[in-house]
Amino acid sequence: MPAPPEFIKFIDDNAENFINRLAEAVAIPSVSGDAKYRQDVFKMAHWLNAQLNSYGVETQLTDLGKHVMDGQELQLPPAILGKIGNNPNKKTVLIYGHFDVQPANLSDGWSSEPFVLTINRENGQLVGRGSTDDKGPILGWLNVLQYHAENQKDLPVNIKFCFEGMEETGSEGLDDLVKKEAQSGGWFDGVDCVCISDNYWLNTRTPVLTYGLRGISYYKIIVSGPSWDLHSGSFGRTIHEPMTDLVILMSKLVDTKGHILIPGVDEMVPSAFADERSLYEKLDYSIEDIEAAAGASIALSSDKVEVLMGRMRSPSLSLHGIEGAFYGAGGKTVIPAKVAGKFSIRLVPPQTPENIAPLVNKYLEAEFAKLGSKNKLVVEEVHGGKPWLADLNHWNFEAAKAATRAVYKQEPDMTREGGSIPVTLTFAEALGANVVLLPMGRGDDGAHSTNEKLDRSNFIEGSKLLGTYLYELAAVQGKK
Ligand SMILES: NCC(=O)N[C@@H](Cc1c[nH]cn1)C(=O)O
Ligand SMILES: [Zn+2]
Ligand SMILES: [Zn+2]
Repeated sequence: MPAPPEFIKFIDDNAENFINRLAEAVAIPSVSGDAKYRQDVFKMAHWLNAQLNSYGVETQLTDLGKHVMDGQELQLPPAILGKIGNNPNKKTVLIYGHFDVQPANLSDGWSSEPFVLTINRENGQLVGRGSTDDKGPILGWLNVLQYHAENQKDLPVNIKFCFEGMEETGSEGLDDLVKKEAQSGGWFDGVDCVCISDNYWLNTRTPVLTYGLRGISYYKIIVSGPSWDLHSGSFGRTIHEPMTDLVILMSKLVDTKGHILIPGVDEMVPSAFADERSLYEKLDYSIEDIEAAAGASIALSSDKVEVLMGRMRSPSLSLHGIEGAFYGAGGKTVIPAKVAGKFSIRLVPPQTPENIAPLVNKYLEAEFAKLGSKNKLVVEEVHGGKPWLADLNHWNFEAAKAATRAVYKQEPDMTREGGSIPVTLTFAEALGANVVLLPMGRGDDGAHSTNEKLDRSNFIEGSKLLGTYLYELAAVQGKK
């Protein structure tokens, strides 16, 4: 069942209003990983909740309790559970998205204020933090709801929503909520399938459907020694320096070709099966695509399959930063007293945060012991999420494929994503339902980066895609 032509026209006719709404959402700096923005994450939850209510979605703001972040106890932002439609003859889809964003400061190298949506009329780019990750896609669903509400049209399927405000910081509290609401009589009772729009095409031209995500284990290694920062002239070569120890430890985690140096981690992953390369060979992707998205000619290999396998079916370890280190302008001659190095490992099956942790701890402790340092080492696992793989022959994927063909007149590529959405596996397991990832944005959107953008055409065509998917879902042969 194709989407009605009036729906497609409505999306086109209202494009400017939709962009204005995206600007409103981007203007709320809902950064979940920084305590000083916590009130804004709440504000964003209430903004989104009001939008959903205005289109007839019944909602419940669910308190997820408290957590400790950087030594501070904070209230977690609420999850928004929503539902619209209750027709037993229709399928029920659960839609997930997140309304929190990664940190962003103009001084990181943005060309415009990150929390002001800047519209480039020449190339159609909508630049702002959260534009593609994940406010644009969430607003895509609102655009679909708006058409049905304003035109008194019934939705083709029943919809349940689950929107959270902690995805970028480990989805704290959400797993337990999903497991509870998946039970008989719970909010998610009766869900037939799940759709998440929170990842990206591989390139800038070919839509994709995604059937896999890497998991994540995020670590902090804290090295401390002196009771306060010291003068490097007075104390240099007289004490064990925490930063020296930390930098040596961090240099032992990964090599320049991306191999993980923690014994047992890379080895846990089975080698590619005989014909596996052909899966990657046929994806519309080139070394130029990754280098254009990275803004430099720095791919680890000139073999596209190797690069794709590195992103999709291998684990990776990235070093993110050092807290407590001197980083300002000028030449401050200080020995920092306490430094915390941050790194994460992206996980693929059969790796999990639980089976990786002993390997990480044992290795770091052994390497630290080799330094003969009198400083103190603490290894902290900050948050984690398991990897996920779906059955891509499911009717949920058929519906997403049909929608892609209808809107983009193209066959989507089938991809595994290098990033992580920790709750995906929980949905699949707790609900026993198939999950499809149906991204809106392009591979060069710069999620988590400076100058994050969503192309206007991806926002508008992507809104059509999400709505069309609902109609195809209603029509596809499957459960119900
Ligand atoms: N769009 C999904 C996404 O960006 N997910 C984050 C999740 C995460 C986990 N820890 C911190 N963030 C990702 O980095 O993959
Ligand atoms: Zn996201
Ligand atoms: Zn993200």
